[in-house]
Amino acid sequence: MSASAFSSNSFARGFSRKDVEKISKARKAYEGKPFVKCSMKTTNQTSQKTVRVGVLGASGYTGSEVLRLLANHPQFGVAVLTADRKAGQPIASVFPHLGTQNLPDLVSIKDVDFSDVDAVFCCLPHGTTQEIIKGLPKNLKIVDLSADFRLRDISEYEEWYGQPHRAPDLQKEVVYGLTEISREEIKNARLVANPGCYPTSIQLPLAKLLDTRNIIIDSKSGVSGAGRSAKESLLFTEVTEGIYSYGVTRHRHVPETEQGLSDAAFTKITISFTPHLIPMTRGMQSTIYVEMAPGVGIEELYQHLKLSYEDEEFVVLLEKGIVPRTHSVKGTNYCLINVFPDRIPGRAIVISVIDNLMKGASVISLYLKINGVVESISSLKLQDAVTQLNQGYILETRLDILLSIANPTGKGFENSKFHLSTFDHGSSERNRHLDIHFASRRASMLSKMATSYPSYLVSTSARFQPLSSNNFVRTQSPFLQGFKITSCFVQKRRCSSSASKKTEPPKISCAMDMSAQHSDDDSKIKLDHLIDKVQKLWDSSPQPVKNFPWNKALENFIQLTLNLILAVVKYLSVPLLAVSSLSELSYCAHERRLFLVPFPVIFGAAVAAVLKGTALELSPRLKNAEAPWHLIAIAIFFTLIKLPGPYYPYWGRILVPHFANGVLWRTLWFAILWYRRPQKALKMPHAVDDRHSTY
Ligand SMILES: NC(=O)C1=CN([C@@H]2O[C@H](COP(=O)(O)OP(=O)(O)OC[C@H]3O[C@@H](n4cnc5c(N)ncnc54)[C@H](OP(=O)(O)O)[C@@H]3O)[C@@H](O)[C@H]2O)C=CC1
Ligand SMILES: CC(=O)N[C@@H](CCC(=O)OP(=O)(O)O)C(=O)O
Repeated sequence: MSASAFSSNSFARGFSRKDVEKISKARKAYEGKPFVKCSMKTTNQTSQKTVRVGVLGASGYTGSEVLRLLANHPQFGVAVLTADRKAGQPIASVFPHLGTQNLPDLVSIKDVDFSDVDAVFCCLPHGTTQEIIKGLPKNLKIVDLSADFRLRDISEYEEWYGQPHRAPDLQKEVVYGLTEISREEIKNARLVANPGCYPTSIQLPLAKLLDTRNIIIDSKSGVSGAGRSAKESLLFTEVTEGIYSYGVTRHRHVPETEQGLSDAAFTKITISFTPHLIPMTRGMQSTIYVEMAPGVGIEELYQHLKLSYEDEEFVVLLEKGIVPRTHSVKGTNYCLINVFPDRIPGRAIVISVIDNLMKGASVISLYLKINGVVESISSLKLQDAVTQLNQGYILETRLDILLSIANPTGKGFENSKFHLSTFDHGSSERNRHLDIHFASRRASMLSKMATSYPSYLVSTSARFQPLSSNNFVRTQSPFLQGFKITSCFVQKRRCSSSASKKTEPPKISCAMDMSAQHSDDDSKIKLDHLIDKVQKLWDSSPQPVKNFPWNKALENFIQLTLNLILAVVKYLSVPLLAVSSLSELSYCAHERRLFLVPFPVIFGAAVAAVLKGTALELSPRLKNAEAPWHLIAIAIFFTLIKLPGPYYPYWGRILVPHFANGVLWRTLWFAILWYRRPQKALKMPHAVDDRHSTY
């Protein structure tokens, strides 16, 4: 991006000239690093973006998720969308919720000019993709969501998929893209085969538990896993109110999973696997039964997983005993895992859950991570944003965002961790950690960049944020962010943070439709953040709301509340005082001290008169006040003295309540006189000389 283009972009984002100068200065440090110029004119969407993306199969479920994630991405612009039966239609007619994005129309793949495209996501049915990818220009970065390139062994592919491999030459350069396992290879790959959803949910836990054997896997998937095209077995009537196994003994994900596990274990691993279709839209659970190696117990499995994934944002080992649920990951990029001891000695039960359309379609996960930077930004590891696309693009992209956000504040990088461990512009930059504090402008930047597009298949998206000391589920409302809600995640990061020796555990969040807020103190909402939110809410309020006389309304509210309190005091004071006085008298009678009572009562009455007189002398305005505030204050004070009566020592119990009663009865009398005073005198101050008023 040229300096001028950068500046205009920055101004478009709302920075001042000073901000932009600072950002440009900081960018000089990265001059000469890979950067892609973009002069796309296809749509407004792409005109200012550095990486031009094509989504092949954009009218399908995974295609629509990719579009959603790219929606507000600052650097990735959508240049091409394809479909098969729906080619020629605008995207809004296929996915109305994406209609406001100004996306190109759906076209047939054969009509696409790929010279204006840097990278493609192939969200096409398996069996079609090899042929299509073979025909794409060689300079394109390709992320294939289908199963066409996942099996390294071509004969195995042909055996399990029942058709000849149509691009065996390409197969050699493919990297199997399970990010947590093959991050380094993925970085340099041109063609990445993304894992299937079942293999993802199985490999993430098992690839780290290499000594396990006798593996039996029972997996369940939501119906969106089967794609959007019509099939009899996917009709509502077939799927609802029931569950069925399919691919029994021979599901095509078996060889893929065995390949991944064998690679990780450096030995041949076999599995028993049965998938099930259950009546939910999205989500996937794998319940895995394993035999542990001799001498290995459940605690070792747990600790091993904990260590393996403590630095991963999106693979979360839950607190011991907490059962992962698909609800928790719906619409998110998380894989939640836990291990449990089986009743049979030596065996363990491993449970993992993912959203098949998000983590289950891992490329999307990667984009979520990129969006994760944008959305959560308080702390994340850049290495997870280094993905199937050109490493340079993404790194520069992230730096753009960071510099843009960090510099306008002019402040130092104080609190948040930015873990830049795979920064790749020279080895000296490796494993560098930047502490970045994003101050006030962060929120507005983030809300601009976070995707605001809902998923076609999710109406709400929960987000949860593993933080250093506390962890909480977040709701859509920015005003509820920061308030803790009890959840099974609450304890999780605490345990993993205690095991972390390198840095604080990453502070990240993952969700689609949120602007971000971040407090360095997990348990508090920062005041300036709250003020910022309130200001934004006010700014976005409609004019009638702004014109409403809020101050007057507040005054009325306070007045009404005071009137209410006065009414309560007025009507309840006499009966309450009478009842309590009787009770105190009866105590004195019981103690045979009744004869003493008149002395404190008379003394109290005298004190009341003195207090009232003193108050009026100090503030003559009290005479004409709307309520007898001095009398109310005396009454409250002596009620408080009277209340702990039973707890006083013996003589205190006998004398203090009656003294207080004396004050209170006399004060009550003054109050009655005050209310019965001539009203005219209040309205005509000169008519009555009230300097000597006795009220
Ligand atoms: N659904 C899931 O949970 C996951 C799916 N995957 C894999 O991702 C890929 C896409 O899945 P999903 O989005 O669910 O599938 P869908 O059936 O929902 O979408 C398929 C897309 O491909 C297009 N298409 C179909 N046939 C052809 C063809 N012959 N030539 C060109 N385009 C074609 C369709 O266009 P049109 O609508 O016009 O027919 C549609 O856009 C699949 O390979 C799937 O196995 C991977 C992980 C998870
Ligand atoms: C419910 C359902 O039908 N699921 C699909 C798997 C979806 C998936 O992720 O598989 P690929 O990416 O390998 O296509 C199936 O069992 O074939």
